[in-house]
Amino acid sequence: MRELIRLEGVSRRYEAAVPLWALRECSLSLTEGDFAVISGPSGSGKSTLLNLLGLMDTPTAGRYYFRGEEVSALSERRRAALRGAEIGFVFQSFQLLEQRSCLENVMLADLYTGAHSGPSRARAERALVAVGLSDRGESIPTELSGGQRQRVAIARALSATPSILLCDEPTGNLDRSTAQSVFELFDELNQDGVTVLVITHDPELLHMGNRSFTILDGTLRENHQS
Ligand SMILES: Nc1ncnc2c1ncn2[C@@H]1O[C@H](COP(=O)(O)OP(=O)(O)OP(=O)(O)O)[C@@H](O)[C@H]1O
Repeated sequence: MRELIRLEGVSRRYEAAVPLWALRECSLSLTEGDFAVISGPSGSGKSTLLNLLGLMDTPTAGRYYFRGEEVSALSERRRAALRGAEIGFVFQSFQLLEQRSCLENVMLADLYTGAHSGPSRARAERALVAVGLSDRGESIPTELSGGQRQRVAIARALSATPSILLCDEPTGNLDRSTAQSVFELFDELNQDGVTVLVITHDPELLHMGNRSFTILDGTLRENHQS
């Protein structure tokens, strides 16, 4: 399997009233097919890391390679193009359009990826099948449970056939058993070849991936089974 993501000594400093190093010399190598779970407490740098990996932000220091290409200093325009082609995002708050059907939400994936045209209806239907919601395409999100809404959001992210799904606290609004079922869906998708990276404040979900990391005070460490 090929390396998909490599961070080398990546740091991010925010120039706020009190300047702060939100990430400190983070290194990370993810291979296609990995399912990585990164856990850390509030304020530890999780969203900062995800924004960098998702090409929404650039490091203050260090290098980011995506499929071997250095992307740390790309223009905003080139980052947006790469983001649209390669990365699927899943958020805590689902970010579905409440007035549109689930199928339309999936077909409107381009609103988030910046791609020029959304997936075809057939591809959107396949994405709903992949998340176990083939019979809910015509429902609107408010008719669904929280777990089902997150499945629609996952289908939307998948429909653009990204190289990696980046998930920011995807179970933060769900109860424990629903959270578990969403992680089981990530596991199934991963078995089908999707590379997944999830950040969570919940250390109990760390064991769900094949790679697990802890972030504390901006410092990222891989957890190795003893
Ligand atoms: N735009 C910003 N300007 C200044 N400081 C920021 C900015 N964004 C985040 N920070 C600070 O950087 C640190 C890391 O924030 P980050 O949002 O990455 O943490 P997190 O682990 O995602 O937290 P949470 O679990 O609460 O969402 C925090 O101390 C935060 O206050």
